[in-house]
Amino acid sequence: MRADIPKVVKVYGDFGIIKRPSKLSEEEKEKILQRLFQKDAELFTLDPDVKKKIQERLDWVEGYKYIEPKLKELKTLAEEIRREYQFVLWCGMGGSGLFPLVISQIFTPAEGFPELKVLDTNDPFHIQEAERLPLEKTLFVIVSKSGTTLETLSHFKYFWEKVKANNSEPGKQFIALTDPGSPLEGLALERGFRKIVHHPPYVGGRYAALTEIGFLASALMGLDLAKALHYAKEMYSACEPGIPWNYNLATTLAEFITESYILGQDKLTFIVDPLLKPFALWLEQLIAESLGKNYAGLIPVVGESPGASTVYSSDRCFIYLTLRGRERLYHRLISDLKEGGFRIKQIVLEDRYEVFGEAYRFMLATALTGYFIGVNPFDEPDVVLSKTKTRELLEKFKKEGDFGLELYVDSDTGLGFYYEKTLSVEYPKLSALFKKFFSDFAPWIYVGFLAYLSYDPEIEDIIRDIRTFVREKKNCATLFGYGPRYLHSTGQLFKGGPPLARFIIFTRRGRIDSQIIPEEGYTFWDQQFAQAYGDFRALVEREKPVLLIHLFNDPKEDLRLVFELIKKALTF
Ligand SMILES: O=P(O)(O)OC[C@H]1O[C@](O)(CO)[C@@H](O)[C@@H]1O
Repeated sequence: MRADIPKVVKVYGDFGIIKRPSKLSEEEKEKILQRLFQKDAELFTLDPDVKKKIQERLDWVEGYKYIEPKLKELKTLAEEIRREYQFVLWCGMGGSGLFPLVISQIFTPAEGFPELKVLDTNDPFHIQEAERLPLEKTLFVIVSKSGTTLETLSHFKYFWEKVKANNSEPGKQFIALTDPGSPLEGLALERGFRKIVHHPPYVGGRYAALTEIGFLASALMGLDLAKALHYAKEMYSACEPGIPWNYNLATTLAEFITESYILGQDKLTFIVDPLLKPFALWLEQLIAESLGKNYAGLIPVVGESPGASTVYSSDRCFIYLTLRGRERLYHRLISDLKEGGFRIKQIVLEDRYEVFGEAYRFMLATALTGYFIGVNPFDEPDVVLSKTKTRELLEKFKKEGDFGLELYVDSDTGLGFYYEKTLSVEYPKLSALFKKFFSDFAPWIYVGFLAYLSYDPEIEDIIRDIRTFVREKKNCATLFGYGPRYLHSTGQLFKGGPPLARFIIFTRRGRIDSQIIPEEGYTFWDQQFAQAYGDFRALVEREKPVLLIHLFNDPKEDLRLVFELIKKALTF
């Protein structure tokens, strides 16, 4: 058996069975949509345990109806906050942070409202940046549905101590957004948080854009909630079961994605207007975490530089997201792709506020696609693997003071690196490893570049250049994610999705000794490194070729060295 073919494929209930929408009758299709709108978990499985879990994840189907009656209260809270604070630091990972990130990046706060900053990383540089905010003028929103997420609780512990140093009632500066009865709610009650806002318990994190997750963030920025709601409502009406399948915005999208997948076009490639770029990050999580599992699924490709049709293989299909008035931005490119025979779905947003509508359409389309391709779109069974490995590494670190990892140092470049059995070479040299990494390479393999580095456009540019080069040479799809952000997004797909994938993880030197997380006894850098190495171990366990590269010096300079090595490996 080849190493990249799974030995055991878990099939439960009726998952694993692919249904083709184009082969179903109109009545059958209408019934499917009706059942989804009736929150019928049996649509997805007959297994009673799984059915119960899915039942507890379907309230998002109601769309705008959940949040509408709560808007007044959110506005009152936002009015109160704006009188006291200049900044809001929103701490939350994955589904608890990505839609607020979209909001904070595509809108500016209304006059007199605080600036919303989303902290979804433990990178020491960004922790330092957050510490530099005028803390007495900063409100902390601690967001975690489960109330147990490591990074979010670490943010809480760290900033609680900082605030406490100058405020005898630190709780006044904290709001929790979490499930009723979660450990975070307990903590918030104990510490006297200013407010506890409940996450709807029957909505999963990545399906929560139209709940308090999206609307509290928007209220705090003073955005036009009525307009956001209007677009969410319009989309609901355009997706209801009464709308015929071929005119229905959600079902046509689901059919496009499903049919592409059945045709072998599993690399769902997003070409996105730069003004909507952050929205693609939210979509990436929705699709990857919902549909990348059971060794199958869709692979969302976000952030590649758009190229001519000749650089893409036949495993691609495209979604072009654009804004009214700017449709012609990639016009030539899109025509070229169409002429090249690629399937493309163009989606034009009337206004940036339409992300509230599109979020709903994509949630429905993702759930329906899950039904058609035979995966459970509401769980994330493989995310836990890295979490367990990280926890073990952090325990080891606390006891022994190191992670038990001995890096090699490349004699040509001075870069640190590490590899294991899924990628073996005779002499530990990076040039040899890159040759090996790109050998036996088919275009339908994808490469994931996973950077445990600070968010930095220059870093993204260098990695984008590397991605373009690799794509040109190998015709393959390339993905990019910052760690730990991707662990709560594409990380599910990387461990649980289609096996044909290879990864390069980047870490860097950068511990800041003063950034000790209270009660934990290690710094944010240690946590970040443990997550990188933990995910490396998880990928090895899932038999994925993976290389860890440690940047000792300036990360940008070191990444350029990596690019040179990759060029050599792929050119000669
Ligand atoms: O809201 P929580 O419970 O902190 O979880 C954050 C994110 O972590 C994940 O569970 C993945 O680790 C996502 O599915 C989720 O959105």
